[in-house]
Amino acid sequence: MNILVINAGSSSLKYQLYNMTDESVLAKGLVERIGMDSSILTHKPTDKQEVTEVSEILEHTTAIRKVLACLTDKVHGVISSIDEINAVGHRVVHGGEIFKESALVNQEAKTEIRRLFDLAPLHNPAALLGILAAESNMPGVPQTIIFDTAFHQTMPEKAYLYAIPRVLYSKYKIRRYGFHGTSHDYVSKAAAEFVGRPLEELKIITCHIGNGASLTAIEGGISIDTSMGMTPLEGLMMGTRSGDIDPAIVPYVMNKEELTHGEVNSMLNKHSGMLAISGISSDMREIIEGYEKGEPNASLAFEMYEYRLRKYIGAYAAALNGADVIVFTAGVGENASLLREKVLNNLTYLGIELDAEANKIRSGDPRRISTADSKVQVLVVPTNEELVIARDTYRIVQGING
Ligand SMILES: Nc1ncnc2c1ncn2[C@@H]1O[C@H](COP(=O)(O)OP(=O)(O)O)[C@@H](O)[C@H]1O
Ligand SMILES: CC(=O)OP(=O)(O)O
Ligand SMILES: [Mg+2]
Repeated sequence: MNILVINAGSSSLKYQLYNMTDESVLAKGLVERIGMDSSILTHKPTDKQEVTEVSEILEHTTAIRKVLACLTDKVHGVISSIDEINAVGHRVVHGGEIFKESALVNQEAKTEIRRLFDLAPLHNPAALLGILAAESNMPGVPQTIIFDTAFHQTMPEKAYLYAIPRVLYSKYKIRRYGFHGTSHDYVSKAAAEFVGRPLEELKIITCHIGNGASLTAIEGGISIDTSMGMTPLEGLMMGTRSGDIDPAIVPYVMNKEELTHGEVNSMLNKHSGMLAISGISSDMREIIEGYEKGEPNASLAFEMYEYRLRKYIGAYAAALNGADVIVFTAGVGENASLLREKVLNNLTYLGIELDAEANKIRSGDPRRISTADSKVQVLVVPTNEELVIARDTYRIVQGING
């Protein structure tokens, strides 16, 4: 069975085509700058040459049509017809309290995803566009939805409720949901396997640090707390997102600057974080470059980012009453060895001892970056959200076929 996994962003669409017989990736790729004047499609077939195509792709339906054309192309393709795609799995960031697990797409599910637009304004609208685009290009092919929030539905009330009037929860379901669940779930399981101990007896802190960034405290394989909240804005400082701020800042700035609710949302989601502090970029690579050159604003952005990440790890060590394993993952977590070094060298009070040489090794495999004597094992585990989506889709589709 071949499964196409789609992770749609507001102006991008990532895809991977899996052959589930051996979970091999037949091809993967990315469409960037959808809706802008020149869109870029990068298609990477596993056993063939990569291709890049620049054209005008105004919306997601066209993006998917182009992806399907690449997958079936005579030269760069990996299948001979669209009929060889047996199911499509979509990443959906916000599933609210409705979706506790992955599901098949139906009319009701689409209505729920739309209802949750307000709570994940950067992500859910794009996910729905991806679903509609796949439906119109591949009618009759089963589609599934896999939620970032589902893994965190195990959090206890004391972790997910905010200390605000309870009517806001009963009326609007205002609470912590948490995100990047497929990643936290995947890397915690991979970490237990790597250290050779049952997941059930481990306390793990997983740090998913990419464009969006979140930490999760996992006890016995279960999420007990996570740093993102009702929306993916809370918690750590991110590329363009503020993370935690005093909530009183919002009405204050709205009043002083005469901002609408949409404008303040955009300020905190798109124009804050490392981008705002550095004035240069939201990309950790450029921030580190600036830091190494001693550029003051980039240095401040890096130091703030590191400091806030370290404080959250400390908080989760307290939530768990100690940690056996700390895992770094996603674009920044897997690659930014300098950030890991600074964070870990300031967490020695937890009994963490960094292996400086191991920390510098670049690899696509799970690896240990703490010394043999370290009380806490620190690992770098490459995440694979797409594989989790493909596996869940396979399981669901087998269920309807069997
Ligand atoms: N070599 C590297 N060093 C430091 N940071 C990196 C490196 N490679 C990628 N990154 C960071 O990873 C981020 C993207 O992470 P990723 O997990 O792919 O995010 P997303 O899935 O949210 O798009 C980039 O913004 C960049 O800052
Ligand atoms: C939920 C979230 O922040 O996702 P991403 O990191 O892909 O932006
Ligand atoms: Mg990501």
